[in-house]
Amino acid sequence: MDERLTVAMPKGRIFSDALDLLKEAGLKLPRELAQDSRKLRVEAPVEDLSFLLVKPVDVPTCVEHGVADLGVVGKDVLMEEERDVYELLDLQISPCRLSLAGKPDWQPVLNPKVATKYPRIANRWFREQGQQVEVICLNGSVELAPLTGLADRIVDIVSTGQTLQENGLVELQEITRVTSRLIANRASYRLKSRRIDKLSERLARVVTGEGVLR
Ligand SMILES: Nc1ncnc2c1ncn2[C@@H]1O[C@H](COP(=O)(O)OP(=O)(O)OP(=O)(O)O)[C@@H](O)[C@H]1O
Ligand SMILES: O=P(O)(O)OC[C@H]1O[C@H](OP(=O)(O)OP(=O)(O)O)[C@H](O)[C@@H]1O
Repeated sequence: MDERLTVAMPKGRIFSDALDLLKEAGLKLPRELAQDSRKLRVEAPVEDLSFLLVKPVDVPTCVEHGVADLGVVGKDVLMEEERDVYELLDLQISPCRLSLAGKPDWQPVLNPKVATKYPRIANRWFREQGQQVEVICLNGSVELAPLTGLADRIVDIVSTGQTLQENGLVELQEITRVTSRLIANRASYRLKSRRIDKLSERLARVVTGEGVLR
């Protein structure tokens, strides 16, 4: 049986944290698996691993469809995409939070407009709060929405808080904490369980500070 594993890695912010974690776990990775490389499929022959470099939002898609056995993805994307995959491990990298934010002088209005890159999470959260809102989908620069009048509030990622602060907005409520997760394709997890468990265990030992397992 083919025990080679393919891992979908998110380009962008999470990439270097994820790469550091793999290296800390003792994996021997090729130099072309690097932030500044343009190669999108990279083989790691020593470890019998292949890496696919994809947009963060596409990691769960690749894993659900089985083109990757494993993936590394933010919990925010995982919650938003609702893909049929296993969540194996909290890698505890790239921490941030998903929060409700707005202008400091925001007044309650009936059926407020909420701008976000996370329409499913926002709709679900407001429903749980028993609040009716109109969700407006944006793909970035979400903080502009309350400034321009496009929306009353936003649901967005907060890390240092700099973007909110520089745009005169305040964090009103934390919705969820976010870290990156290791996810697995369901069939791969059955068919390649030995290899997946071994890799997952190596990563878990780094996360919990138990030391490298070789
Ligand atoms: N300050 C932050 N802003 C956004 N995402 C963050 C931040 N800190 C950590 N993250 C994590 O990084 C992931 C986003 O990474 P990144 O910003 O590279 O991609 P993206 O903006 O979603 O995608 P792209 O820019 O490729 O369209 C998030 O899903 C989240 O889990
Ligand atoms: O709290 P901070 O440290 O300021 O980080 C949070 C900001 O970073 C992200 O935006 P990104 O840089 O990905 O740009 P975007 O507006 O295109 O999503 C996120 O959407 C916030 O705007």
